[in-house]
Amino acid sequence: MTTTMVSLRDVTKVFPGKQGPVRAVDGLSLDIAKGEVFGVIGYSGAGKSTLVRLINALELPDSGDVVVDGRSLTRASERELRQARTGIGFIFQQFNLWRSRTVAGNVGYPLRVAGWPRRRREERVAELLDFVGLADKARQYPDQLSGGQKQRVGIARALATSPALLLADEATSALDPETTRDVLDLLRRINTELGVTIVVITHEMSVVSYLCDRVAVLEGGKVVELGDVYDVFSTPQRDVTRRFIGTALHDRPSPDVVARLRRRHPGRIVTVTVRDVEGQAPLTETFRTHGVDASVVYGGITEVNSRPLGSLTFELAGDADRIDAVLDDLSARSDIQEYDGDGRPLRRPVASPAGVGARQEGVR
Ligand SMILES: Nc1ncnc2c1ncn2[C@@H]1O[C@H](COP(=O)(O)OP(=O)(O)OP(=O)(O)O)[C@@H](O)[C@H]1O
Repeated sequence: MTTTMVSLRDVTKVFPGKQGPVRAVDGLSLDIAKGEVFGVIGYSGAGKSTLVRLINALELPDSGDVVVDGRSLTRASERELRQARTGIGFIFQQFNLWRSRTVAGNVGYPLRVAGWPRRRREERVAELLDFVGLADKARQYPDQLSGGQKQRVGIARALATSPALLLADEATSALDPETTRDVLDLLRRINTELGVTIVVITHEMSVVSYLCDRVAVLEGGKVVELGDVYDVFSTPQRDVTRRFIGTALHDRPSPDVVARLRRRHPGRIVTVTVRDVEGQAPLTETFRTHGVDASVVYGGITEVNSRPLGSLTFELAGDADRIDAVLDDLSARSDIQEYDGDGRPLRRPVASPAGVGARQEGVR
């Protein structure tokens, strides 16, 4: 039995565009293991939706191979493709529910198509609505539900035929943050309790941080970074990944903010990256050990895969030699950035922080 749920090998998909052919997916190779929650993150036009449509065989590649649960989709007959699609659940940003059908009617629809008898269908629908917390809404219509409830109906419908793989394409992008959290918790339960492999397509780093085990960063139809979510976000190698982190964290002071900090704080100003590295002394303890006074003047820390990540900006006061010593100490394990009297970044000799370059997984 294969342990790989989705395998893409050198897959290319080209569309005709106004300015010539567009390589929506460009020589992409990727393996998604059974049982994992895998995130695909990228800006608009990166090729995320095309990738999803290749995985559920709504598009066929121009070259390369797509294998889902051991079955090659590129060499399959139309009948085999239909069969493969029933093993894949799909949830959408706009829910795609039938307004004229009740909640139960929406959830039971795939079972009706699959020819389930009415009694079994009703039992299964009741079980699914119970699982997603909507047992009391069976007879309501989608228009009577909130966005989060609609997405739960969409999820129950996607799970109806017990797929081994669930594709969630921007499934929370239309929801507010609190509802997003509820839907992500439900997806997590689907993964842990039902053992369903989940592929989450999103442009929101927070969704990946909260839910996914591994992430691929897509740009120009290619995977430009790939690995454990914490590793990718804590030691980003590419600009596009750094931009995602910046949009989610807002932890690093902009030049304007540094200039304001400079005016307010006479001491030396330094930004220190916060990473979860085992066995490392807390920052405050390091400052204390060196006899340096440090006050936080800016910063932000979030959780990525339940581990802290972010940066803090300190004003440091005390003896100059001691401050230099603590910065040397810190630069061996973190990224640090000091600013000059006008608030411009100062260059320091670059040390190799712990964890940087330690990522094993290659990007093809
Ligand atoms: N059916 C199509 N015909 C022509 N061009 C297409 C088609 N589908 C996608 N493209 C082009 O391929 C590229 C990748 O599109 P895709 O929709 O996969 O990106 P995306 O990352 O999902 O973007 P978004 O987040 O905006 O949906 C874009 O340049 C897009 O214009």
